[in-house]
Parts: sequence; structure tokens; C-alpha cells
Amino acid sequence: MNTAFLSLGTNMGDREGNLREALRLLTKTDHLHVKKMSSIYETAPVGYLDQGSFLNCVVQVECEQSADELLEICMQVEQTLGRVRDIRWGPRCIDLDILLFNHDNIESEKLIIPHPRMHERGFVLVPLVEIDPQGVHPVLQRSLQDLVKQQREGIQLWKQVESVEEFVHFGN
Ligand SMILES: Nc1ncnc2c1ncn2[C@@H]1O[C@H](COP(=O)(O)OP(=O)(O)OP(=O)(O)O)[C@@H](O)[C@H]1O
Ligand SMILES: Nc1nc2c(c(=O)[nH]1)N=C(CO)CN2
Repeated sequence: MNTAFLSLGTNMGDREGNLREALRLLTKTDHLHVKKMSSIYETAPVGYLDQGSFLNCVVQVECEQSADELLEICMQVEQTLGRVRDIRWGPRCIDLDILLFNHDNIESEKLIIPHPRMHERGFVLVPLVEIDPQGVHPVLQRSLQDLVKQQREGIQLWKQVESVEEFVHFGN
């Protein structure tokens, strides 16, 4: 069994509905269990600034799939929600990134884990540290608590979430 952390982000259309739908699809996936979900944060755009604010969250999953298979699942969810690749770092109805996969360090053509920009992104670190407060970045060998310092600017708590099931099925 593998443990992975996924980041979800959206800044187009019904942002909360996009998160709910993406998580509904993930929770329906065989041999994959969403163990924890962070709160949802509203975050200022990073990279390409001329776009609306994002909703971001992080989930912890346990799965039998390999990292490559998990990437396929994430891309399938993005496609189902109708993501169109356009501007780099630009607006998107849903983006799913694999942040961590066990403590593995993977560098292939299509997959880099830990996610190469996670340690400098408040919109990733704030929700991640919420559900993995004792976590350590396996390559930098620095605690997530340490990395998140000075990365909280532009990150606002938007909705507290009790559990992924409640969020997906009852709209929390
Ligand atoms: N850890 C990872 N998680 C998800 N995709 C990854 C990862 N590492 C590499 N990739 C590759 O990145 C490609 C492009 O991803 P995407 O278009 O979502 O990038 P982005 O979200 O715009 O930017 P960023 O990578 O900075 O978040 C994917 O097709 C995938 O092959
Ligand atoms: N606040 C925020 N900014 C972003 C995000 C995101 O999810 N949240 N995703 C990006 C591309 O991965 C680029 N910029």
C-alpha cells in the first residue's frame, strides 16, 4: 500500500463544485482510499498573476497503484472535468498534482516527485501541513512546518472540512 499527498486547485467556474466533483471521482476509484482532506483555502494566484483567486486543498490517499498509475488517475479526473491546457500556470477548472508518494524521489520524463515547486508554494504547504503536521520533505530533509514559514501570505482559510465524505456527499 502506498501513501500519497495530492494538491487540488481551481479558479474557474463553480470552484467549490469542481473540488467536490474531482474528489467524488477520486473517492470512487478502486484500490484507492482518500484518508484525509485539508480545509479549503482561498489563495492569491502564483506564477501568472492576471487571473482570479484559487481554491486549494490537499488530500492524503492510500492506494495500491504506482505513482505513474496515480498520475494517470489525476489526468483522467482533470479530463473528465473538462480541463483545457492553455496558458502555463493560467486559469484552470481543476488541477491535480502529486506532491509526495511515500518517501520516494522520482524523476522521469512525465513525473517528478516530490513535486518540484511544492516547497515554495504557500497554497500547497499550508493545507499540506494542516493534515501532515509532522511531515518532512524527503529530498530537502526539512520539516513541512519549517518550509511553510513565510509562505502564509495570500492564503486565507475559506472552508473548514470535517471529512472528505461529508464534503463530497453533503456539501458540508
Ligand atoms: N508531481 C507531479 N504531479 C503532477 N504532474 C506532474 C508531476 N511531475 C511532473 N508532472 C507533469 O507535469 C505535466 C503538466 O502538468 P500541469 O499542466 O498540471 O502543470 P501546471 O499545473 O500548469 O504547473 P505546475 O507543475 O507548476 O503545477 C503533467 O502532464 C505531468 O506529466
Ligand atoms: N494560488 C494558486 N496559484 C497557482 C495554482 C494554484 O493551484 N493556486 N496553480 C498553478 C499551476 O499549477 C499556478 N498558480
